[in-house]
Amino acid sequence: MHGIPFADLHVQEIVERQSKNLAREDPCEKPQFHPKFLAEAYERCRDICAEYAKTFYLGTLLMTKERQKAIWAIYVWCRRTDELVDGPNAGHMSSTVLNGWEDRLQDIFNGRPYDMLDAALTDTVFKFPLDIKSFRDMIEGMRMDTGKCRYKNFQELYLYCYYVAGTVGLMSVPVMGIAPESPVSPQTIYNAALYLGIGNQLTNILRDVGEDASRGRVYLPQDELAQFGLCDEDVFTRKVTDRWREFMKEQITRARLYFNLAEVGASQLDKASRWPVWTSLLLYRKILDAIEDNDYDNLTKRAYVGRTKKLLMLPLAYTRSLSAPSLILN
Ligand SMILES: CC(C)=CCC/C(C)=C/CC/C(C)=C/CC/C(C)=C/[C@@H]1[C@@H](COP(=O)(O)OP(=O)(O)O)[C@]1(C)CC/C=C(\C)CC/C=C(\C)CCC=C(C)C
Ligand SMILES: [Mn+2]
Repeated sequence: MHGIPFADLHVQEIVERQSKNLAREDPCEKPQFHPKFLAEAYERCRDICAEYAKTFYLGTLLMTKERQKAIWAIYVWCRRTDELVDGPNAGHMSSTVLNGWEDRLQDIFNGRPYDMLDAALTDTVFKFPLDIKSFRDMIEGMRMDTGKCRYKNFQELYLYCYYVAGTVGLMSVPVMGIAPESPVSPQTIYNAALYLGIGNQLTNILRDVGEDASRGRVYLPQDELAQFGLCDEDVFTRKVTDRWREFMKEQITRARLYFNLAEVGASQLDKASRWPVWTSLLLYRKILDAIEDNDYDNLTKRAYVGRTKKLLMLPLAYTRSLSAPSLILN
């Protein structure tokens, strides 16, 4: 078991609710939107995803039309949720704002969207068996992010990563679909999706150490920093020392472990979803290589994977996606 028991309970609950068809708490009638309005709503979601998330967007281009629209709508909701605490209006953040956002989420699931972007998500949740719990949990992660800027140990950090990123994995599975011939339990596949989210978020954190430090935030386990003779001051003074490099090597190894754990599930998804998921997995993992290429300087540099490298990854992802569901763990 590579997760932390408390966070894994969330996955268990979601899988049980899915199997009992309880994902939508209070099912109501599907709202009717004008097709032109919906088409424009999804188009706007697409533009936002293309502008703010180049890597994810590339992955969505390989999906079926219905799935890509759903992922754009989910992306936009996640981005807006994150913006509440990280965006230009973050100064106005309060528990009232987050509670209001959670009520608005309930309205989306009840077929009463507040604006056009919400309407795209409403349409999506009536098309795919999405569970409101993973959305609520992401809001919980934002609550955590506003009240906390240090993490005592990896257990605390893992829980934060579950809330803000593992949840995205859990939201994605009902859209991506599980291969009907998969011999693996849904719990294993949801866990793999959770691990992909954790791997992504750990990578995000390692890429953005310098940027987060300018906001007074250190998303690194304090006990592990201390084991390497490091502390917050080393982060804030931005000196890339050998100690820092050794510490980073360990953090990168752990992030890679989560990507490896996710691979098992990527091959159990519906055939048409394997290529896009493998693509986003391999592309995001490449950021870790880019941190190494920068000689572990993530304090003054931002690791970046260029467009050509990204495109060269597509055939490799395609080859990986051809492996049929099996119980062989590579
Ligand atoms: C079985 C199996 C392997 C299934 C596949 C499951 C799957 C597709 C998992 C993907 C998981 C994923 C993309 C997680 C995203 C994690 C992430 C980047 C979270 C970010 C959090 C906050 O971080 P921070 O504030 O430090 O970062 P910024 O500096 O602000 O960027 C988030 C920002 C939370 C919000 C998340 C998003 C906006 C990303 C949402 C992405 C999608 C919906 C696309 C998912 C899927 C595909 C396949 C392209
Ligand atoms: Mn953010």
